[in-house]
Amino acid sequence: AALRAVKRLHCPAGKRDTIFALSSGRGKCGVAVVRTSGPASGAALRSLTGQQELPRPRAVALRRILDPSSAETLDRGLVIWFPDTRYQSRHCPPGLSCPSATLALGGFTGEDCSELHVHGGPAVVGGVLQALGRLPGLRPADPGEFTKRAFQNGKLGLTEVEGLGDLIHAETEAQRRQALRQMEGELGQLYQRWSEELTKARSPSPPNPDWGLNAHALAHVEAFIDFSEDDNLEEGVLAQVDAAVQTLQEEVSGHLQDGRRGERLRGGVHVVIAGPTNAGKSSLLNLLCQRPAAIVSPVAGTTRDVVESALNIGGYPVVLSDTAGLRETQDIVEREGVSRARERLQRADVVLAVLAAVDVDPEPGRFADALRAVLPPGPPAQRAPCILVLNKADLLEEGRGGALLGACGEGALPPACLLSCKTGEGVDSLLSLLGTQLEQICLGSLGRYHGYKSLDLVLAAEELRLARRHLGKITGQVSAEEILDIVFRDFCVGK
Ligand SMILES: Nc1nc2c(ncn2[C@@H]2O[C@H](COP(=O)(O)OP(=O)(O)OP(=O)(O)O)[C@@H](O)[C@H]2O)c(=O)[nH]1
Ligand SMILES: [K+]
Ligand SMILES: [Mg+2]
Repeated sequence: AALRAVKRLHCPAGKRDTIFALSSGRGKCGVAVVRTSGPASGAALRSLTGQQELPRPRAVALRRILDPSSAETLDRGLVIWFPDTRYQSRHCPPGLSCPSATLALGGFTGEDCSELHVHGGPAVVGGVLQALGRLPGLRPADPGEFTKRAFQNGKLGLTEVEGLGDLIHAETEAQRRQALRQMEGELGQLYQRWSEELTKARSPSPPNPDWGLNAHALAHVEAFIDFSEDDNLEEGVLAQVDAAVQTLQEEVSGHLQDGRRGERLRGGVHVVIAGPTNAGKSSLLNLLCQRPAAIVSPVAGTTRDVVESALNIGGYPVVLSDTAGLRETQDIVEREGVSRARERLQRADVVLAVLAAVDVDPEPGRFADALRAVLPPGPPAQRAPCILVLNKADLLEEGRGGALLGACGEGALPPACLLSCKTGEGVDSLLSLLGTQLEQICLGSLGRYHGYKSLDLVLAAEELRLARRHLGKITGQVSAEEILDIVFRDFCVGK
């Protein structure tokens, strides 16, 4: 780590450093593969082979591999050179045959890459890695960094990255087939098409009457907002958009229902548990992930940091976060915890708002107040969907639970359920509510489009934009660093 830090210091900002790692498994094996990626890959290959001339691109060459600092032979092995063909001229002087421009760019990462296939003994591998580490501009790769670069250079979409991760972890044939399909971009292309149908260019001029039925719903609606008062809009445009959204909605819905839920992004949906102190938030986390991930105690303000757990809920990969109880406090550590909790709430895809049922006043006004304190700020249309969890139901008097749920139903509040983390009662209904919410995350936006359209076109356009953003997170079009980090976190070094 220290070496890495030092190397980073020497690497000017904006200029890519070159990474290297053992890409095959650790331990003794017949052949080990060491990869490099980045602008110094060619120089590294020259140094380690002791030859000025690089091998022919993408062809396997047998070379002596040596330690450039001592000129000592480390092994004889196979080397492969994958130049980044965007900068062909750098590697191929005029007159020499270069790979055609139609070849995929560079190696797996889209940069200059090299591979060294050496004998898999620890001394050989260790010697090669150390030799690489001593070269200027090279540093050991972080976990998943090769794949991350491939993604950043447009060689892989996010669904393909996920497919690759799945392929590496695949243990069954079904998993392997599925991973390969995903890697080939099947899912990514589908999401991309939906996304394009939802939006595309924001039209700066009056809409073209030739636009077909499926052409870009969002642009249509925005054009309607901008131009309808000038009477420039063709009759029936909105009806066309309605039909397009309806078709899309049916298609997305069908996709979610065809038993392919397991294909969802590994990174998962962010479900955030929030509520006042001592409501039982940490108890709920532990109940759902079936292990004591977070500390539970009767002391209010026990949880300060965000506690995360990755789990599968109804086939959906979920990242569940427990957060500090929301309250005003003088304790600076707890105050930091509360601010982290609020930040998490802002980024949540679904919020589980936990209240202790015994503390809740069923009088609708009070109820809504208690709930508001738990919800992220902002207008409902932009807020993550929420489930109200009335915990500690075991402490309620007979009949009080039903009254509470009734009060929720009347107050146009989010869906609610009674739960006891102590007895486990109610967890099934919570899970089924949560499953429905997960399914609705994208569909919901399309559905709300229909709801708003009759009232307010601006809100309707906003819903289309939200639907597009949800899709964009999956196809990698919208930058979503937190999703990236989770996807790449599961990769180990050398991938
Ligand atoms: N009777 C009963 N007690 C519960 C239930 N759930 C949690 N508790 C208790 O309530 C207390 C607080 O639980 P926690 O899970 O620590 O609550 P929290 O919301 O995480 O609290 P903070 O992290 O301090 O905000 C503990 O003593 C739990 O044992 C429940 O369903 N029934
Ligand atoms: K507590
Ligand atoms: Mg807690």
